Amino acid sequence: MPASPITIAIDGPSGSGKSSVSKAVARTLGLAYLDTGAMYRALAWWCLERGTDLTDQAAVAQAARDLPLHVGTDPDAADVRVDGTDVTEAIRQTRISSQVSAVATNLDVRAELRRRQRELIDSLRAERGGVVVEGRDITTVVAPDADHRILVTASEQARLARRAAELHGGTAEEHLAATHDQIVRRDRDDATVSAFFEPADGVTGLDTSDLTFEQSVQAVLDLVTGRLAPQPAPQPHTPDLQEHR
Ligand SMILES: Nc1ncnc2c1ncn2[C@@H]1O[C@H](COP(=O)(O)OP(=O)(O)OP(=O)(O)O)[C@@H](O)[C@H]1O
Ligand SMILES: Nc1ccn([C@H]2C[C@H](O)[C@@H](COP(=O)(O)O)O2)c(=O)n1
Repeated sequence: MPASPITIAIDGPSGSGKSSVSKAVARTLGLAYLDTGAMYRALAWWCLERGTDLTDQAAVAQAARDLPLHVGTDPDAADVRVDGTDVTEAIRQTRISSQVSAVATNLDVRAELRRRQRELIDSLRAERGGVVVEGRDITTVVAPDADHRILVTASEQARLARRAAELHGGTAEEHLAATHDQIVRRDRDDATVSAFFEPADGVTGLDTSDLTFEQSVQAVLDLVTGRLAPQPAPQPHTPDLQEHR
């Protein structure tokens, strides 16, 4: 655990690798991990489960305020539960990925989930020494005062290829259609309420297009270790011969 609490904020477009990289960084540094996208996904899941029309802005905003949500913050067990039901896997399904933007572009929803995210960050700083928190608006709105703010990007081609590599079964055409919706269309919708293609002032951009996963993790660690590495204790001053000349 670092000597003083630390927040590492990481944003990026879909498929840039921010979730897997953030998790690995949190694991390496012994910090908590907060996946804010999972919170929007859990809300979308709950609304669909209860038959709430996702285009009914007021009803979805009320659902956000009522959402009985648990988000696991251990990078090795980041489970998500809604009212006690484990939805960790369910919120990754295509039916959620394809509809979550309707929830995430609701400004009242964003206000409520950002409030919860800030509360979580504060308690993770106090109880776990710090957190790696990732999403779309963390570096700019949720935690603009974070100790480190990084925007992880990758070319559209690289992001499409990474997502396609995760799919199993189906034809190449089906993969192309699914990845295009999850990456290009979703980013276009999500970008109407957050800016995550270009680093804001004071945010460090990291283009991972030509990096391996391990190199991406190392690049983030390199950016933060200046702050995290134990500072060498000041050495007692021993004058050398030069100083006596
Ligand atoms: N150089 C790289 N850096 C990061 N991830 C990579 C890299 N190369 C391949 N990947 C892979 O890309 C995939 C997408 O990563 P991840 O799910 O973390 O993206 P994301 O930005 O969180 O996307 P989303 O916002 O859609 O959840 C993962 O399977 C990851 O292992
Ligand atoms: N801070 C955030 C985090 C996520 N979102 C939106 C964007 C996505 O459509 C959705 C799910 O995120 P993912 O799990 O794919 O990272 O939630 C957002 O608007 N702000």
